Amino acid sequence: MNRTQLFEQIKKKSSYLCVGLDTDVDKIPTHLRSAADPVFEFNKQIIDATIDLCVAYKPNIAFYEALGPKGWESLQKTLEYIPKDVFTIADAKRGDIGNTSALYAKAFFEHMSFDSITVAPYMGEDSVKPFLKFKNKWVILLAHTSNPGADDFQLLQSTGSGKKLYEEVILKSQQWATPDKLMYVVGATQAEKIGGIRVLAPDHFFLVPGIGAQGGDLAQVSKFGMNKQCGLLVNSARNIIYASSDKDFATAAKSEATKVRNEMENLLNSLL
Ligand SMILES: O=C(O)c1cc(=O)[nH]c(=O)n1[C@@H]1O[C@H](COP(=O)(O)O)[C@@H](O)[C@H]1O
Repeated sequence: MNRTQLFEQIKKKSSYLCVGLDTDVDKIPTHLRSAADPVFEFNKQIIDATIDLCVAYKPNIAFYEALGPKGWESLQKTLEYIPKDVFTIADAKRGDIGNTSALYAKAFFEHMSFDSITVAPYMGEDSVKPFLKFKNKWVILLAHTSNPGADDFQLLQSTGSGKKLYEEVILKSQQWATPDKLMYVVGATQAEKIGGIRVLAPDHFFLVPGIGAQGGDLAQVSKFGMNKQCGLLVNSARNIIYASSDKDFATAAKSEATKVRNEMENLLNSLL
């Protein structure tokens, strides 16, 4: 999916919600646990309940890897179940020396057909470029993350340029790819910095996790982060997929996603 198509989906659904499929087998409602593939059954019902309300799904690969070969099967089935006009993100946070990155890219873009993958930038250009070689596929580079430890390294200031490390990441990586292949992760908990980040990367999409369970504020993020093509995919996982731990989990997920989507519709109307 290209940038224009993504924006078309955002306008069509009046939503820039990405539902995080962080499916923890221990949190799946008990009535599903006897299914042949409880993880897929849970995801299927979450997707059915939220498909009209979001433009992207982001399975966090750790939740599937942790289950061994069965987890990879559930992931593959989930990916195949998601309609092709919905953007998919492999939240794998990969990145290694060039030949290894090339194989990670092959795993997520060829073996599985994700539209995008999250990549850690700290091994530099040769670790990111192999992911950028795939046509119509996206790299989502960690810039300023949502977690408390984000400050440990990302805020370190360069003695040369005076820029923070996350700012250097954003500026340098723009030499490697255009906004048609590259997005940045900016945590919703960094709302006060998102305006400054938008200045550094005016045209790029930002993947913004951290609303809901981590306490980030959707209105603030949108006010300072939106660009003329929206430029935001705002992720929420736990708040939506575990809205109920009972038989009504899909209905509860739909109701939470509807709240977020309705707020997004208002924000899109007032800001675009
Ligand atoms: O790359 C990510 O998606 C990510 C980056 C970041 O800075 N913070 C962050 O929470 N995430 C992911 O976004 C999801 C957040 O989930 P919830 O806090 O449950 O909405 C998890 O899958 C995290 O791994």
